[in-house]
Amino acid sequence: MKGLQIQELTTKIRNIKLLDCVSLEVESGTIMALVGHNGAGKSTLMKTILGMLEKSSGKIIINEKVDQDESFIDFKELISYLPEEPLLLTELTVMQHFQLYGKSYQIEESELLTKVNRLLEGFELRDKLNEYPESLSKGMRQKVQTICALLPDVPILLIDEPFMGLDIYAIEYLETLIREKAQNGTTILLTTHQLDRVKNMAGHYVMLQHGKVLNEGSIEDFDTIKRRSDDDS
Ligand SMILES: Nc1ncnc2c1ncn2[C@@H]1O[C@H](COP(=O)(O)OP(=O)(O)OP(=O)(O)O)[C@@H](O)[C@H]1O
Repeated sequence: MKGLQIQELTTKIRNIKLLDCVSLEVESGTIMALVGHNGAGKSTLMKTILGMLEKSSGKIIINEKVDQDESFIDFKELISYLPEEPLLLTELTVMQHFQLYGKSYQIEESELLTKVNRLLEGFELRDKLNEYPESLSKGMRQKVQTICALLPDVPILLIDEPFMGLDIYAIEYLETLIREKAQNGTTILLTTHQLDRVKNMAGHYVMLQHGKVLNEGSIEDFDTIKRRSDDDS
């Protein structure tokens, strides 16, 4: 089954096309790497899927049935998002952030606690539970945001630059968690500038350039394609 289908998606801001007829499909329970130079349109694609940016045309469909146009609330509930920069609220403690996510995604209290405990341990954040974001380091804030995104068990996980600001232990732990999510059936789209890091995780890649799909394929073929396009330029 297709976990995520993007069909001829165009997104414009002030009449400039940031995404130009982008189509891609991600098989359910697999990881797709979205690559491309700075400004290629990777974050714009994620924000359009989330509805943070309005599309001008095209279709976005989850699990071959939930269409963004038809039932936006139902559609949104199926997606969890890890942004490139943490978006934490200054007035909430670390634990309160987790509780907020728990409420938004209707995670049962005891299940939430089990998940939080495991992730706090793995990300070495146990002693920060009652801290506010301002007293955390940048990497710690990123870890909190990462935990928030991993708490819901939803069909789609969008991750914008997963390893930014994380230490090597956290990176390796997050790799394991992302793989685990996919094994449990979550469809994952992640942007990265570190393709080597995701080679053992992602099955396929899509490369964007100037808001269009430049090429796509199996991740093993990526080096060959990149070498060929480098030679051509
Ligand atoms: N709110 C906005 N208003 C106008 N232009 C925007 C806006 N957001 C993004 N853009 C433009 O859209 C293009 C794509 O940006 P986007 O952030 O999607 O790139 P990206 O591939 O995620 O890049 P990076 O690798 O640097 O994160 C860029 O040219 C950028 O200047």
